[in-house]
Amino acid sequence: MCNTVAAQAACSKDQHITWQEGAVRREAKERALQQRGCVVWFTGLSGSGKSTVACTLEHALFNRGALTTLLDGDNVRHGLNCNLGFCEEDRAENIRRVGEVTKLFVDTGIIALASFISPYKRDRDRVRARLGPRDFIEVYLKVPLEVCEARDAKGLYKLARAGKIKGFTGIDDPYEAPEDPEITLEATDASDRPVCPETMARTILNYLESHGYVTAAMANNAVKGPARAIADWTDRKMPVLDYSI
Ligand SMILES: Nc1ncnc2c1ncn2[C@@H]1O[C@H](COP(=O)(O)OS(=O)(=O)O)[C@@H](OP(=O)(O)O)[C@H]1O
Ligand SMILES: Nc1ncnc2c1ncn2[C@@H]1O[C@H](COP(=O)(O)OP(=O)(O)O)[C@@H](O)[C@H]1O
Repeated sequence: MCNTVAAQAACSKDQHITWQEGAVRREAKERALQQRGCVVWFTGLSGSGKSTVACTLEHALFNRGALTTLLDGDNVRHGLNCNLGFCEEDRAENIRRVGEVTKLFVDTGIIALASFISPYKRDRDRVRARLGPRDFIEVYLKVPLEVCEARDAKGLYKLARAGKIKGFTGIDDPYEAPEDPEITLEATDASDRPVCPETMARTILNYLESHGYVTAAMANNAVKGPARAIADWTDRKMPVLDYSI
């Protein structure tokens, strides 16, 4: 709280701030990285597979030489968003901040994978609007509550059913499914066979390749992206590089 007039003035949102342009444009960074920055936004119930598929996809992208970052609800809530809970307002602020962070990565040409329940359509759409249509790829893990609850990897559904967690998504808190996501992933295919996380990640990878975010050439190592090159150095246990100029 700002108690003095001077402190209130300093805290005022009506500040005289000016946008500062950088000297290296996003396009130049993307050319150097041989990829196009974007956010792949995973939404779905707890236990729907968001983290698993995001991790699998990141691994696959890294092996192709793409530079990525992975933001996960549980992890981000340990740091940046440790002051937020799960009421509607806090979830909105959680998604707003993560949206801003992903924008910073995307403006650096990086492929950001964001794995958040993000249960409210309005919050997701706000991030989409902030990033722009080509930079925001919504991936809906359309997995029924019964399946997520049967998995109950963290035992949270059991606690929620027992009333020990209040406001748990899908139990006594809403989840608003996306109406027109770029990609929908379901737990079973048309023949009712289970779909594994690798197949789901492959579906997203195909989308990223066919829409020009990463090149298919990366896949057969015809082109080595900077990230793969860095991995090669690490694999060869190169000495620490001296970056001084
Ligand atoms: N009340 C309640 N509702 C839903 N989830 C809960 C809750 N309390 C704790 N958790 C754990 O927090 C993880 C979800 O965090 P998110 O940041 O993704 O949530 S949100 O997008 O702000 O709704 C979620 O992780 P995932 O299971 O990976 O989805 C849970 O482990
Ligand atoms: N496609 C899948 N098929 C079967 N089990 C899966 C699949 N994806 C994830 N799982 C399993 O479901 C559980 C929850 O996955 P997780 O990625 O933690 O979900 P979320 O991040 O949405 O909470 C884990 O035990 C995981 O191994």
